[in-house]
Amino acid sequence: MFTLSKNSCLSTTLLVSLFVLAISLFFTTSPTFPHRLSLLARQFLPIRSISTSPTMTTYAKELRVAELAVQRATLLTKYVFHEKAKGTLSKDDASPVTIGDFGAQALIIQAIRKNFPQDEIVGEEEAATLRENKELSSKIWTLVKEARLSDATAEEELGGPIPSEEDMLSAIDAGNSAGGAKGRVWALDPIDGTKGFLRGGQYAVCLALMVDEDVKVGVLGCPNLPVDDSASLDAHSGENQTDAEGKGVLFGAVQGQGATSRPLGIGALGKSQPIHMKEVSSIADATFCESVEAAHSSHSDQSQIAQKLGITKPSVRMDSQAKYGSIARGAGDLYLRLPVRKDYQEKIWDHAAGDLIVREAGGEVTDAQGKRLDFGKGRTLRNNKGVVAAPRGVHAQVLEAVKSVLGSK
Ligand SMILES: Nc1ncnc2c1ncn2[C@@H]1O[C@H](COP(=O)(O)OS(=O)(=O)O)[C@@H](OP(=O)(O)O)[C@H]1O
Ligand SMILES: [Mg+2]
Ligand SMILES: [Mg+2]
Ligand SMILES: [Mg+2]
Repeated sequence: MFTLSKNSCLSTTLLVSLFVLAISLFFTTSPTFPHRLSLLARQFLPIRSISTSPTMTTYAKELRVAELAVQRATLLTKYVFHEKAKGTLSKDDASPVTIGDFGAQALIIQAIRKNFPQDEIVGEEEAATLRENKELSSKIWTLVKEARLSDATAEEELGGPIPSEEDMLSAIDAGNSAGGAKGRVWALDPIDGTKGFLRGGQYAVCLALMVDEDVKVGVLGCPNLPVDDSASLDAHSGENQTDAEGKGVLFGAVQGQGATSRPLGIGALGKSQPIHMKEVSSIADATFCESVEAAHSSHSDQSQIAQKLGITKPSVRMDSQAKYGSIARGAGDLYLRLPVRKDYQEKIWDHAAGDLIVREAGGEVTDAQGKRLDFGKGRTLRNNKGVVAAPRGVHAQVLEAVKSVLGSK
C-alpha cells in the first residue's frame, strides 16, 4: 500500500503553499486583475451589491445607470420622432433644438443626480429659453412626466420620475458644468444629430463618464439603427429611417472591459453581446462613414483621402455618433471627420461615448494629427482638430493619408 511519510507530507504541504502563493501573486499583480474580478463579480453577485470603491472600481453601477437612463430617454425621443410638431427652436449658433433634446436631457440628468449626486455634468442644452417660453416648457413637461421604463425595478434604480416642472428645468440646467481634467464628469448629448432627427435620419442619445479626463464609461442609444450587428449600413444611412421592429440598439463600453451591443428596449435591459471592429485586410475594400452635413466635415478632403487609400466604394453618410457605433460593430470600417471651419471646436458630448466604444471594440481614435482626443480641456475638444477612427491595424495607414491630403492644402 502507498503511504506518505511525515517528511513527504511536510514537503507536499510546502509545495502546495508555494503553488497557491504563486497563483495569487500572478492574479493580484496582473493589470487585468480588476477586470477579471469584475467579470467574476458580475457572474456571482447581484449588480447593485458590487462595490465601486475608488481604488478598484468596475464602473458596473455607472454603466447600468447610464444604459437604463439612455434607454428611458429614447422612449421620449422616439415619441417626438413620430410627432409632426417637434417644438423646434433655433439656438444662438443657428443649430436646432427640439422638445426631444430638452426632455431627454432632463430625464438623464435626473437619473445621474439621483445616483451620483457629487458628479459634474456637461450637457449640451440649457433651460433659459424654456423659462421664458412657458408653453414649450409645459409641452415638454407633459412628455417628461410620462416617460418611464416599463420595468418597475429598473425605473426604481434610476431614482424614479422627475417630481415637478420646476425640477425638470433645474435638471436641464444642471448640465452646465465647465468640465475639466479633474474628478468625475459626465458628458451628455441628449440628441446627437438633431438635424438628422428632424429629417428622419440617424440620431443618438449619448452619455459618457470621464474620471480625471479619461473616458471610463460610454453609452449610445440609437433608435433607428438595426439591432442586428451585421446588417448592412447602406440601408440605414440617409433619410426615411424608422424605429420599426428590428430597430434600436444600445451600445455600451467600460474602459478595459470591451464594448457591447444590446437591443434598445422599453424596460429591463436586453441581453448584451460583445462587439468588435472588422479586421480590414485590404484598406481599398474599407467602407468609410462621414457626416451628412457638409458643413460639419469636409466631404471633399474625405473623398481625396479615400482615393489615396484606393477606396472606390461610395462613403456612407450618416448623422450622429451612430457612425462610431456602426464602425465599432464592424458594419462599417472608418469614420473620418475633417474640419471645414478652422475656428470650430468639437464638443466633448459629440465624441466621448463613441471614442471609448470604438477603442474598446479594437479601434484607434485620434485627431487629424494623430493625437488622442483630449476630454480634459472643458466643454470642447480645443486641443484637437478633426477625428480619424479606424481599426487598430490600419489606423496608421489611414492617418498617413489624412496628413498627406491636409498637408498638401
Ligand atoms: N461646424 C461644425 N463642425 C463640426 N461639427 C459641428 C458643426 N456645427 C455643429 N456641429 C456638431 O455636429 C453634430 C452632429 O454632427 P454629425 O456629423 O454627427 O451629424 S450630421 O451628419 O452632421 O448631422 C452636432 O451635434 P448636435 O447639435 O447634437 O446635433 C453639432 O454639435
Ligand atoms: Mg451632438
Ligand atoms: Mg445634441
Ligand atoms: Mg445641437
